[in-house]
Amino acid sequence: MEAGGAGEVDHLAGERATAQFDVDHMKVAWAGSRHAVDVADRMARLVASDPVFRKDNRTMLPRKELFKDTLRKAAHAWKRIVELRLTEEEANLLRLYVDQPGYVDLHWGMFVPAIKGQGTEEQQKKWLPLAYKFQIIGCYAQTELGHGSNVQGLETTATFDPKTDEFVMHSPTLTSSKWWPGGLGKASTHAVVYARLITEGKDYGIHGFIVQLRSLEDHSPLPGVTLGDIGGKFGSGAYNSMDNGVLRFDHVRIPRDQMLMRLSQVTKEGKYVHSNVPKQLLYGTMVFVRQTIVADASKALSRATCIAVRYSAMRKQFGPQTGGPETQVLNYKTQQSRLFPLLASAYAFRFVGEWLKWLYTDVTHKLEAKDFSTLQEAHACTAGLKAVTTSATADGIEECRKLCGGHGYLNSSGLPELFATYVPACTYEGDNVVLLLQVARILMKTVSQLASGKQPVGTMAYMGNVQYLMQCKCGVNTAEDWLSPAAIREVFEARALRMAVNCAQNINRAPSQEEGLYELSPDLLEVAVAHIQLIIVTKFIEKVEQDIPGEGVKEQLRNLCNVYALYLVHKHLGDFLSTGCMTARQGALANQQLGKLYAQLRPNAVALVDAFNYTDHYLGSVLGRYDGNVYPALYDEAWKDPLNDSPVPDGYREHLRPLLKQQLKLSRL
Ligand SMILES: CCCCCCCC/C=C\CCCCCCC/C=C/C(=O)SCCNC(=O)CCNC(=O)[C@H](O)C(C)(C)COP(=O)(O)OP(=O)(O)OC[C@H]1O[C@@H](n2cnc3c(N)ncnc32)[C@H](O)[C@@H]1OP(=O)(O)O
Ligand SMILES: Cc1cc2nc3c(=O)[nH]c(=O)nc-3n(C[C@H](O)[C@H](O)[C@H](O)COP(=O)(O)OP(=O)(O)OC[C@H]3O[C@@H](n4cnc5c(N)ncnc54)[C@H](O)[C@@H]3O)c2cc1C
Repeated sequence: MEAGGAGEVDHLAGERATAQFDVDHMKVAWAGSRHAVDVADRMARLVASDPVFRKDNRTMLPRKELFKDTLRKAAHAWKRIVELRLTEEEANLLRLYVDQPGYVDLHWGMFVPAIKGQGTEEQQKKWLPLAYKFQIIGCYAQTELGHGSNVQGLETTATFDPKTDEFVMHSPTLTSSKWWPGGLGKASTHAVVYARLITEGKDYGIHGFIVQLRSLEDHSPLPGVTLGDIGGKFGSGAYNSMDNGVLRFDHVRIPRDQMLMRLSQVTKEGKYVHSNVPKQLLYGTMVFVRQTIVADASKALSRATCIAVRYSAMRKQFGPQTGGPETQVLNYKTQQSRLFPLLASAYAFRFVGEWLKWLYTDVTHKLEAKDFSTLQEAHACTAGLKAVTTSATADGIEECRKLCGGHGYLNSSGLPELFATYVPACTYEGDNVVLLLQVARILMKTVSQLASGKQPVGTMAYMGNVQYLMQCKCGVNTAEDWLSPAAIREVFEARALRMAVNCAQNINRAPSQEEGLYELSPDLLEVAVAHIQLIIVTKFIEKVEQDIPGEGVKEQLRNLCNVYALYLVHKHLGDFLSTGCMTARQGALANQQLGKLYAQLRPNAVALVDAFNYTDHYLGSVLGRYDGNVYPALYDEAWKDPLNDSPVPDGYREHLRPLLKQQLKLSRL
């Protein structure tokens, strides 16, 4: 974990000494509870101390070896989970700290939840114990070569044959090949497959089916099943540890009771029966995973900012004209204005993720009681927050790489791999643009219902305050006035509502609603982003208003919350000005206050990233080392590259020597 052993020097000790808050209590605020800190700490150390979980050579492994290494780590993790009788919470954390994407993510993250959410009690009783004991390995096979976003456009068919009481799974076209599912390529024995249900000659649309793909004896594909990996992906190491796969069916038969029948059923006579529930519950697994992706965004962004803050505190460039020591790059105002908003975003995403988990649990309880009233709210919040947090995190990781200068481009900085692993989060579980358009459609519907007096609820409740928010004027007169949570909240509410109303009015002017939605879709994206940013800011403010123990902890969180909000004001000033929510002078005051907040944050920066409590193993970065002793580590790391195995490279005799000799001969002519 942290260095600090006998004889080791903490190069960042000076930075840690300037912290104005109790780091231990901040760890609790970040993790959620003392218990959460302790369990995470135990699991992180368990992984870091186990040589099987070594990952410093990952980016140098050829794909086949990387995949085998992933299988080995997954099996070893499972062995430790069983041997140590870890709880579900502990096991999840252990897998998190192993930090290598692999089939287990999809097995636990999508296959099991799909059966839980869409399987009947009987089906759960049959399949879940097998999955829980890893007697089967499952994945989530929805996306096809031809369609991903448009789920209703999927082509795989599941045709019911009443003569044998079976479904016939078939891939009628090339574009119907399943394409992308993680774990499908090489590891899974089973999949939840989404296919068009056809019975009595009628197409009833997309439904889920449990299908066995590989033999449980020798792992070979079953008859009629074509399976493989779809090929190498962006970056070295990174998501290449995952076997994203291709799957085709040639009239493969499965028993009728392998259709997931909680939401709708097919009788043995072939009658289609739909339970009296919204058909969107079919998308429930995606809603669940989107919620977990928001929590993961804060983890990925906090890792990147931890690396960049520690490195920026030890790295020195230039000095005062008058001579004297060089300046830590963290002291440059430009470095602070690029880095501190990202640090604040990591905290913001952590707290909104915590809230989203609560919302998801609450909605799930309501659904169990057949109350579907909050389904739309759950969809809008999970889709919108997934889109906004993953886009900001992917951009933020890349910015952290640049903040680390040249060394950030080295694999040993950990940042290239973190970026390459993280960036598909903008695409999987719903392309971010497609998801934001979903949010915008819901906002447009809400605006159109305002006239009829229908009061919006949940995160859209502010829209009910339309009379006030459409004409209110920001009351800020000084930079300090921007420290008022009420002032911040009001401008974010006014901006979001005014953008939504303007857009709705423009859509109404179009020849048809559909044409309006199509023409104005770029504006709709911005409407959705403004609404989602309001949610993040509001949840951060609400968090800071809670009772938070620990000396100085609340003050630091308040500071971070203000940084997050005022940074957004600065970045999206055009929105705030064009909607008349504030004046240009008030915008300038917000920026002035932001500068002051950065200065207050500066002495606390290293301690604020220490509060994430990440081990050096989990960070996987020479630049982000806890002890800040970067240069010897960078130097040592270089010699581990296989290219340095010999002083004269392979290929010298064939390609360099003849070239050099030829040039020598030519020069003598
Ligand atoms: C170095 C190491 C570093 C490690 C870094 C660590 C970082 C890693 C982090 C995390 C790892 C996490 C692992 C994750 C693994 C990822 C695996 C990925 C899996 C997948 O991608 S699975 C496939 C996902 N696919 C999608 O998401 C498809 C997106 N498309 C859709 O969701 C839908 O089709 C649609 C919503 C876009 C459109 O649907 P449809 O055409 O049916 O509907 P509409 O007409 O638009 O809407 C109809 C109606 O339904 C409502 N609706 C839509 N969706 C939902 C929903 N989900 N829930 C509730 N309601 C919904 C919609 O609002 C409409 O309502 P109204 O009729 O208007 O009222
Ligand atoms: C690493 C990774 C892992 C994955 N894992 C799985 C898995 O386990 N299981 C699984 O089933 N799938 C998986 N997927 C597939 C993933 O869910 C889809 O790729 C994703 O939903 C996007 O769909 P698409 O590829 O069809 O993109 P497309 O929809 O083809 O997007 C292409 C472009 O078109 C735009 N676009 C599309 N529709 C619209 C619209 N209506 N309006 C405006 N613009 C639009 C998009 O914004 C994008 O710019 C994975 C993908 C990746 C990258």
